[in-house]
Amino acid sequence: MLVSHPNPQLFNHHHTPTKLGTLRPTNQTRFNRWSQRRRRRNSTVRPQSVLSVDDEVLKSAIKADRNSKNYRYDVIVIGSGIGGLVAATQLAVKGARVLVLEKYVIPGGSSGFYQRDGYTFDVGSSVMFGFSEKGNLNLITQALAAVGCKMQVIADPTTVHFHLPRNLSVQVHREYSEFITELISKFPHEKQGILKFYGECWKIFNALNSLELKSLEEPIYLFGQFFKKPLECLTLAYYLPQNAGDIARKFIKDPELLSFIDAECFIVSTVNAVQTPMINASMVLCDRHFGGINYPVGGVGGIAKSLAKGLVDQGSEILYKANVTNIIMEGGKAVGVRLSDGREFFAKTIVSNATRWDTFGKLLKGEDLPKDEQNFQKLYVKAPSFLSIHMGVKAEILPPDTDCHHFVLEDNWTSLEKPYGSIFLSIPTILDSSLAPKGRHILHIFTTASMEDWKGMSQEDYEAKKELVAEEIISRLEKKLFPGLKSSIVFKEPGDSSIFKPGDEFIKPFAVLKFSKLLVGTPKTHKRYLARDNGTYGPMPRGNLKGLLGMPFNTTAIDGLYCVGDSCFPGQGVIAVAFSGVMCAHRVAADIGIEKSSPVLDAALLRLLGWLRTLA
Ligand SMILES: NC(=O)c1ccc[n+]([C@@H]2O[C@H](COP(=O)([O-])OP(=O)(O)OC[C@H]3O[C@@H](n4cnc5c(N)ncnc54)[C@H](O)[C@@H]3O)[C@@H](O)[C@H]2O)c1
Ligand SMILES: CC(C)=CCC/C(C)=C/C=C/C(C)=C/C=C/C(C)=C/C=C/C=C(C)/C=C/C=C(C)/C=C/C=C(\C)CCC=C(C)C
Repeated sequence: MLVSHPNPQLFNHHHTPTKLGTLRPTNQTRFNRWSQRRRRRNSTVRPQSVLSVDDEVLKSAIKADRNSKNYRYDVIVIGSGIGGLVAATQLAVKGARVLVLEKYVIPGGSSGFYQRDGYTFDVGSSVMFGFSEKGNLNLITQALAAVGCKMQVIADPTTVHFHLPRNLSVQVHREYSEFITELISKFPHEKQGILKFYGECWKIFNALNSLELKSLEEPIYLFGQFFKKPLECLTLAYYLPQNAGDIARKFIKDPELLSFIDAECFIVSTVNAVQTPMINASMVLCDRHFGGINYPVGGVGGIAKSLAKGLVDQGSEILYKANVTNIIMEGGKAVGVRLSDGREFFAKTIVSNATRWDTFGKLLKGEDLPKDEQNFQKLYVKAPSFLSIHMGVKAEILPPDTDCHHFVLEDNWTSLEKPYGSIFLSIPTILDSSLAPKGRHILHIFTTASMEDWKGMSQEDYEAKKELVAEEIISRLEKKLFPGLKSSIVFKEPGDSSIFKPGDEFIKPFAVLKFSKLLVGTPKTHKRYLARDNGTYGPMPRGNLKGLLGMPFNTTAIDGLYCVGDSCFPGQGVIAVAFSGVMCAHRVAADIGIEKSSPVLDAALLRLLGWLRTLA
């Protein structure tokens, strides 16, 4: 039932968040100021009758407002990573009023960017799946198109060039036949095994690619898909609890080839093939050939910028420098959020793009950890964080035809999953030279590293260690790939912070002001500036789980609270979190009544999925 406000004038104008995070004074501001005053007062015991008449009127107006569900926003999204932005834009397009609250000064989280001295650096991944014009799995293209955006992309001819022990070198060509021919030429005795394993991946990919992708937690859609595409759905259901390494072992015996498949999986899941869900492996091992890897002109950061703009164009809002510290609960339901500066916002539903560890460990204060989350934490651990180095080099150091992305594991397969064991290298300027000054290339180097290794040090020791570790990693690349690399580094820090422009403060931690040529980020940096517990790259299975069976979807045990991002099905990866955004938006839209839903079927499906997770 809609209840009108007892004093409508109080609610005629609202807070209008601006992109810079400042607020024009509005009714919501008054509301927030009032609730701050109320909290201050409530800290001392105060009889009800002491409230002024004005307070009483405002209080009952707010109560009526909440009861009437007449919130200014349908959905608040905490965080503007790709997961959060996709959920937000999809909801906005469906007609929901959305407010995204982002801690930093730009959108994107780990898919953000920063600019310095003529260079544009991607904070995280430069390998973009799901960015083609083909099929149903081009979720990045679709997410942008939903809000009327299209980005120009550059086709990457090689997804990754592997440099592996015993000088095994494999280029993953865009053309599937070229890649398979190259792999078979390295392992001719395993020709049949190779064809069967990758063939199995294609079976799954084709099934995935034939579905319309929406929330697997929404029964009308899910049963509809089973009805329309029974074979494809049964194929996916069959592979849901399986891992890539087990399937590879059915067809392949050569230990070196199995290790290669471990490396193929490790670069997208941070674990070996035996722990990588077969559906996820199939998605990435095939999409790189189906739609191909495509790099957005101007850098990966453009994706988040476009989505944020698209969101605002749809009439929704995004507020930067908005650090959510609490999810506000009322009567067991998530109804709003509080920021570190005391501002409060309320909505029908709250979606958290913070990790599940951060959401339940930090934002939901004083709540017991729900059983489902205990189960998630029992099944999944935080993957390590990473150490990243951004630098500019003279272009001539790279041999002609150098590939854009490299994975280096020099001597020993057993180092694959160890901290600093392997090195990822992206050179996005191979594809888009506009990202660096003329005659220069960007090298973005990263390797796994854990928080334990960087904690409890003095600032001086911390800086010295950064320098030492970066130096070692660059030496390894110099030895393996680019002789003379060190002397070709040209990116120079001016040595003081005067170069930071207003709004650039988020990049400071990436700088090592004493280290003159590199920007180094450690797990501490990633924890602090990506707001991810221990700077984690995402969840990874604690042991050998049954494929994707244990991965939670978007709903949570808390009424009105949803999660989105890499600690939700299907896990790590920009395309994976985009899918989680699509699923989340669909489930939320059904729950707030802007998409079809059936409460009876909902309850049954959610119970079934909860039970399936316990089998993982
Ligand atoms: N090296 C790589 O290749 C690479 C690097 C980074 C990320 N990625 C991919 O991106 C995925 C992560 O995407 P995602 O969408 O799940 O998350 P994300 O970590 O990219 O974004 C989360 C956003 O939420 C914001 N946030 C968190 N807590 C907040 C709070 N309390 N208040 C306000 N804002 C808050 C953060 O500032 C961040 O912008 C990773 O799994 C990974 O696969 C790849
Ligand atoms: C019972 C039930 C529920 C059901 C039944 C059945 C069905 C229907 C099912 C369905 C399913 C589905 C739909 C699923 C889906 C899935 C998906 C989409 C997935 C996806 C995934 C993705 C991924 C995982 C991705 C990832 C990626 C990544 C991570 C990337 C990364 C990158 C990097 C790191 C880079 C590298 C670099 C260098 C080398 C330099």
